[in-house]
Amino acid sequence: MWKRVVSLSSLISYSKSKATYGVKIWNSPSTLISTPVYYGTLFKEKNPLIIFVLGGPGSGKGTQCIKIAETFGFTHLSAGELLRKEINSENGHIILDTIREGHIVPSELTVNLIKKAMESSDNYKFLIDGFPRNEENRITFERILGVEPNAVLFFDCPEEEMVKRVLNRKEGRVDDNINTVKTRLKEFSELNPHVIDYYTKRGKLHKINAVGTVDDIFDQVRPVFAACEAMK
Ligand SMILES: Nc1ncnc2c1ncn2[C@@H]1O[C@H](COP(=O)(O)OP(=O)(O)OP(=O)(O)O)[C@@H](O)[C@H]1O
Ligand SMILES: Nc1ccn([C@H]2C[C@H](O)[C@@H](COP(=O)(O)O)O2)c(=O)n1
Ligand SMILES: [Mg+2]
Repeated sequence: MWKRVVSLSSLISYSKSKATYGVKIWNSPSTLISTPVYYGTLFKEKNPLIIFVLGGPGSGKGTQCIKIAETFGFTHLSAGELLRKEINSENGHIILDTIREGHIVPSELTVNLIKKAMESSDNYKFLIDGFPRNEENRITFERILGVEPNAVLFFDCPEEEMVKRVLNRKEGRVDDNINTVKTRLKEFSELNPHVIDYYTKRGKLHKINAVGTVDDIFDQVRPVFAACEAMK
């Protein structure tokens, strides 16, 4: 069972040896972040670190998450990938139709897949890529898991560049075509700002300029996670 922790701790600096009243603090470059406390059996020794990774289609979330996971020892959970793996399951037709049309799958379905993946991992550090896509996603995650992320990365990329990258991606995805991309971009531009506002107000947002080489972009990402390393 998870327990939500109020953000009282956002005023306290992280100290390597300190876990105050069960609340570990991670001091990132721009914000002090309260960590959720987990009282279940999965994270016996460590509190989980949860990072949400946001950005439009083709902004480079997956590419950067692979590098972050390799460099900083996070488990990378892509919401889109978890959904794609479910296409042959009982709810598969809903998922496939929704993805093919460029819409967003009902939140309970996605959140339960994320929860299951977290529960089956030995790790306590999670990058949750492509989530939350909207306020409903965010609220459903909080309701089902009872926690908020420690930090949120937002890969900010111009639409023109995102379209170019998606159409050049040759992974055989049913949503990598111009019509679906247009719908995805429209929904992204309508829904993502609400999520961004929410995390900005909570001091958790790290906006990254997603234009440049993969390494240039990773150079902006690295400091966000370097503070996390100091906790080991
Ligand atoms: N900085 C970059 N410059 C140019 N191309 C890039 C860059 N980063 C990633 N790409 C390429 O752009 C495409 C999209 O990247 P990626 O799959 O990481 O995006 P994404 O944000 O995960 O997209 P989606 O939301 O559709 O899954 C891929 O083919 C990837 O190799
Ligand atoms: N929170 C999410 C994440 C993904 N989806 C669906 C809809 C997306 O177009 C598709 C692919 O996701 P991506 O790999 O681009 O992150 O998966 C969703 O409904 N909800
Ligand atoms: Mg992706």
